[in-house]
Amino acid sequence: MEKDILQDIIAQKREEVARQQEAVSLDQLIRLTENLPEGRSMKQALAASPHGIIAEFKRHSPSKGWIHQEADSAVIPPAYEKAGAAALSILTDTPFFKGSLKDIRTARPLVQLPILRKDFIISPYQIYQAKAVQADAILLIAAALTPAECRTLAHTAHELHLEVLMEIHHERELDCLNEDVDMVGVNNRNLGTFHTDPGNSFRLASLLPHDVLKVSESGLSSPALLRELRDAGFRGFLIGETFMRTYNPGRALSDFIQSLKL
Ligand SMILES: O=P(O)(O)OC[C@@H](O)[C@@H](O)c1c[nH]c2ccccc12
Repeated sequence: MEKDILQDIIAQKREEVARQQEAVSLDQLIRLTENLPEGRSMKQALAASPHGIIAEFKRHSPSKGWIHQEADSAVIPPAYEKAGAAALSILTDTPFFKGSLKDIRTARPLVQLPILRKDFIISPYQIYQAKAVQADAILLIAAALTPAECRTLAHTAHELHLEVLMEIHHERELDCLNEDVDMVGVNNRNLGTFHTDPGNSFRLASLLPHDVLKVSESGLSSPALLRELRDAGFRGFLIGETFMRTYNPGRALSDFIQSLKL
């Protein structure tokens, strides 16, 4: 039987959040989020962008191992911004992706673009953490949550003025969409098996609600494919490895945007 990596990650995440909450209580964390600025709209940034690329900061992944071991969060996010990214995604999971909240804390004062906290969110505690480092949006992964959890977590995010990108991989997860979801992401990668197929975005495109901003995620390496996805209705494109596996991710993004010939 195939090993389900997502279930492993979520089991560890529950322990991690419990440990963090022992060190800093929810009440203490809430106090840290008071009087912070409201944040930027990722949805508007994507809608206004000619290409809609969300450039991701990602050092490592469970499927690929190290992608960019020495990646510096003080260098790459500003380089992405300079290259013309529409928004940024920063992976904060440590055990599997070798990122941390510190990467957002480091990048935040150096960029103007909206930042997505990319992690495996299972608790409101993690949404307050995202706010405390001044992220602008969070990812919720439908495959890891019940529809009721999707609802509560998305609601908490909106209370903190954070936008919600709801990630689905399969049509059975459409019941996780609710009125607090700002953007829906179709993950081309199955997080159970890591099999990646951009065909998944085309397959699900027509099943998504018309009025929600659509993002295609993972395995996007060709400008031609991005143009086809745009024709299918997608307005956001979450791209990590294509840029991060190069020596100069900012340059790689800039070349990619050039070759889109918009
Ligand atoms: O590096 P890629 O193939 O361009 O993929 C980026 C992003 O979509 C991927 O990192 C991702 C999408 N959903 C996730 C959920 C958790 C961790 C990672 C992800």
